[in-house]
Amino acid sequence: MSLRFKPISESTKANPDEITLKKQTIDLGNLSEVVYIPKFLTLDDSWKFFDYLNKEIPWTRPTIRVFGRSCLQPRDTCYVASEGLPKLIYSGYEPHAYSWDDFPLLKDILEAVHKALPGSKFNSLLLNRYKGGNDYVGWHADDEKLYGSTPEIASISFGCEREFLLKKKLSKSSQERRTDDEPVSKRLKKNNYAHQHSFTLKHGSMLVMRGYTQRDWIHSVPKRAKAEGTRINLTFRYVL
Ligand SMILES: O=C(O)CCC(=O)C(=O)O
Ligand SMILES: [Fe+2]
Repeated sequence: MSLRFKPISESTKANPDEITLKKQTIDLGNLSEVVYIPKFLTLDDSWKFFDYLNKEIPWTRPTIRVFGRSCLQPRDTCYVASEGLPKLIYSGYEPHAYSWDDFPLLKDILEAVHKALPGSKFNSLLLNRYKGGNDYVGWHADDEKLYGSTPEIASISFGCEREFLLKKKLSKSSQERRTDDEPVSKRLKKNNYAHQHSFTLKHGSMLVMRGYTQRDWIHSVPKRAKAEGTRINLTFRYVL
């Protein structure tokens, strides 16, 4: 199967020089790829968006189900989607889908994302707000069926910088592969950490996951005792 990655446009109005100069592309292997653009939006625009989103979005902190247990989601959330799409359900929770028309600035950000990623299309947006270092998102993949087998996810961050981690799922074959005579526990640990990437997601940055990243990798934003400020993250997705 051939799978082509679309280029990041150099003509976007978002922050064209910075996009061209500072774009990092990380080939994760097996047709998975991450692109990171630290200064996707200008500082001025980024603060304007942060203040607007912090104030105007109807944030909620829902009860979700994880491993059969109910718990408070460790961050605030909101969901925006185009009309007529199948419902999103994750961790037993079905967020209300707000309309793009309710939040004009979100349409501006969506437009900047579409310009930067020609050929890509997004019709839904999951927003997260981390109100300090105790808020987090645990290890997961965004592999819900409604996104298809190779979803592209464009993630924009505002406010407090936080660490975003990616690690390879432990596949059966990697667990079974014997490279030496070490005990299984040691081999697994080695495999766990051999394929890990870390990004400090800056205010106004964009990170794109594409290809088979959701099938083969998991990601998280762990707790950070020293992170005191609020962080807002937008993940643009395409629902089939
Ligand atoms: O906050 C982030 O950077 C990631 C959020 C995330 O992984 C998600 O909403 O699925
Ligand atoms: Fe995610």
